[in-house]
Amino acid sequence: MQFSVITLFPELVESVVAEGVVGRAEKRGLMELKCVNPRDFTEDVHRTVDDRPYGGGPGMLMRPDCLLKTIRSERERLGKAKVIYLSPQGKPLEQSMLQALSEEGSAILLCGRYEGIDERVIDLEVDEEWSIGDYVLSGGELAAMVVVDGVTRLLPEALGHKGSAIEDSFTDGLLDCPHYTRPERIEDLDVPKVLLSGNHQHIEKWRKKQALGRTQLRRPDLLQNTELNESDKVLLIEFMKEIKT
Ligand SMILES: Nc1nonc1C(=O)NCC1CCCCC1
Repeated sequence: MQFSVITLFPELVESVVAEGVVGRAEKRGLMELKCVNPRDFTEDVHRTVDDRPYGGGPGMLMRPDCLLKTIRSERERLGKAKVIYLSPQGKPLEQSMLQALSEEGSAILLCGRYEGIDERVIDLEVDEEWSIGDYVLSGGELAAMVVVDGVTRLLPEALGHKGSAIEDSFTDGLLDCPHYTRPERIEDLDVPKVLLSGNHQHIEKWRKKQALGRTQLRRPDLLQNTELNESDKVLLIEFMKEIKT
């Protein structure tokens, strides 16, 4: 997977590959991250990347000329890469979008700063606009790092245990079940006995029931989009009865 991140703050974005799963994936060549600074595509002596908005208004905008040059340079380098602009005006990010991008092989992530970018850049060169949530950050870099992290962990061999990414929350449209590790008892709280039973069928059933119940209680909206099979419906009914007792 090849990422090109267009940003005025390359060091900020490069920190995402400093540690952990993403860092190891980059070191193992599963993923490549290149940050490109639009300032390197300016032609004036002051290397100007921003300017005042037409029509007045607060703040500055990123200029279209250097952004278009940067995007086109990276399109040429990467070939058929999709250009994704991170902004609050974008499509809300979901796991399925990360999964799809992880199968694309490359992506160009465009990070805005100031009050945003000239709309003509979006008209001419942005394929998709994505949002990581309904709030405003100081720049698109953190959103781009979320995408890099979320995609990289889905790459085959990126996670130690193959099953991890597949069993994640949201992969099956549900929230994750509770997890426990040693010690067995802490502050009078015990690990659920089924997890100590060694009976993998019972453990799998308990985990699915917990995931279904949690989703119903915390994010019933997710269940609207999920077709439950008969056994899952029974598990959910059992869970809801148990919490009422
Ligand atoms: N929310 C978000 N999801 O993706 N990006 C987001 C963001 O808040 N980005 C910062 C803004 C800052 C002004 C320019 C355009 C990007």
